[in-house]
Amino acid sequence: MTTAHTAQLYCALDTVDLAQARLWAGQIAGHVDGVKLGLEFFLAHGPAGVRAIQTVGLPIFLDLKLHDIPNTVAGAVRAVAGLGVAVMTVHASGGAAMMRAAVEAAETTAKAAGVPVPKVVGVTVLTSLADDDLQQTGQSGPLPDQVVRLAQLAVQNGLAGVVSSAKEAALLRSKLGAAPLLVVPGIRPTWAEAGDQKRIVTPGEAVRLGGSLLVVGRPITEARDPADAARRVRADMMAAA
Ligand SMILES: O=C(O)c1cc(=O)[nH]c(=O)n1[C@@H]1O[C@H](COP(=O)(O)O)[C@@H](O)[C@H]1O
Repeated sequence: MTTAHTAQLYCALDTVDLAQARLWAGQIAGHVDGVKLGLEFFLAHGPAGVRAIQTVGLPIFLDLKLHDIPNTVAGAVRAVAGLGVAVMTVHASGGAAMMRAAVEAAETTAKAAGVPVPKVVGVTVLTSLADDDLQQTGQSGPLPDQVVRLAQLAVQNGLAGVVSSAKEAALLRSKLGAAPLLVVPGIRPTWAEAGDQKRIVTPGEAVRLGGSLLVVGRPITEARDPADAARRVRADMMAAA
């Protein structure tokens, strides 16, 4: 099982304000392993925005959650995989061929650009969803079964890991083994609000359950002192060692 020593902490910089994202990144730089830039930021600022945040010196997780036909996803991956980002996301529900196309595009593009190959990870069931949401969208539950089904498909088709709630992390470790990256958002320290997240877990518990990359956004970015909030999240992770 992953320990607190190897579990990483990435902060989600969810904003359209480039100056704000850069400020947060600078404030928390000594307390996190990397930062995540998502759709909100990327649609506003594109590759230039990613490069601007890279100047802070932290690894970047580019979370675009791609989900389209294989040719289109491969093209989208080719457009960004030369940026030198550490991790990228696609939706595992896009299917086997789409995931293989994403991995191949990431490898060839990064190698041609002379940058490290981004780890492509597959989103299973969003942490904002619960069992009744799955039923509404026609997916077979129970929810952990759907997470495992999509995670196995992702790993079998070359993805470096998967995204799920830490609630499913121990189950995923037992099914997938130690190698795949388990990215776990929906992290809520006891002092933070759940907001739109439904499957939430504390930082310490996420580490104990086997999460390897914890994504924490608003509990850090909306705190009065983001650096102190990041430090407290890290302390909770370390206490789980
Ligand atoms: O792929 C993700 O990062 C992701 C998947 C998921 O199932 N749930 C989820 O919350 N996320 C992302 O993780 C971050 C969580 O942010 P907070 O809820 O503010 O901590 C957001 O940027 C989400 O887009």
